[in-house]
Amino acid sequence: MAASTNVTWHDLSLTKEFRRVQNAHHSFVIWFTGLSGSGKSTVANELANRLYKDGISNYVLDGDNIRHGLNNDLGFSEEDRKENIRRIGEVSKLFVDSGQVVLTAFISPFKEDREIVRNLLEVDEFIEVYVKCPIEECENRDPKGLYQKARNGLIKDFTGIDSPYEEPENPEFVVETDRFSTEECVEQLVSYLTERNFI
Ligand SMILES: Nc1ncnc2c1ncn2[C@@H]1O[C@H](COP(=O)(O)OS(=O)(=O)O)[C@@H](OP(=O)(O)O)[C@H]1O
Ligand SMILES: Nc1ncnc2c1ncn2[C@@H]1O[C@H](COP(=O)(O)OP(=O)(O)O)[C@@H](O)[C@H]1O
Repeated sequence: MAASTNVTWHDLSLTKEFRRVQNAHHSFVIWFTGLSGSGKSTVANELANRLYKDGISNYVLDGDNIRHGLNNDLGFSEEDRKENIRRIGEVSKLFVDSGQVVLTAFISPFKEDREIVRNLLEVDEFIEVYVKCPIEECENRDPKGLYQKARNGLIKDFTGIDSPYEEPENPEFVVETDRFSTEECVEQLVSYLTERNFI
């Protein structure tokens, strides 16, 4: 039996529209996707700081952190990654409902799972950002030494080595972290968000 059987949805009188008016800004998800070491966390954190300074209420959901708590029961099989992204999609939707901007930094390697999250949200609530960086450069950076471990057979199912990464086909935005500095990537994103009246 599905968990939702015999459960009734309650509409809340304090809607996200009221919260957006109070916050004086739109609420939406900036969904960063890319290989390990591509720069998702770095760019998301810098953008969060920038939005905060501009008075925009926001929160970063980061793969490593979420896997310490909410998702500490999940590993890196295809099934677990799918469940990881499903839960984060739902959590992101709650943040949007609360009137905040949420920045997510998950590898989210599968197109289908990213599309599921996109479809959970309204069209003006989901911005997919492909953090593009060649795997050679990610491996060269190897900020956590994980590529080295994967090459030595100490980690299996590592994205880009022995687990796939499906590149976004039509992301709303691409940042190329091997060509531009973190600051430049953040400026490019701020321009995108401003031009389209997200902020
Ligand atoms: N097998 C394997 N493959 C990829 N990544 C691994 C793996 N094992 C551990 N790690 C560390 O976990 C971080 C990725 O977690 P995510 O929740 O973003 O992954 S996923 O979206 O469910 O694919 C990832 O963080 P980032 O480097 O920030 O991407 C790694 O630090
Ligand atoms: N333009 C850039 N944007 C983001 N990170 C960059 C950039 N150039 C170099 N880096 C470096 O690349 C690494 C990216 O690591 P991280 O942000 O943890 O990636 P991810 O979250 O995708 O695993 C960091 O050491 C960061 O300093």
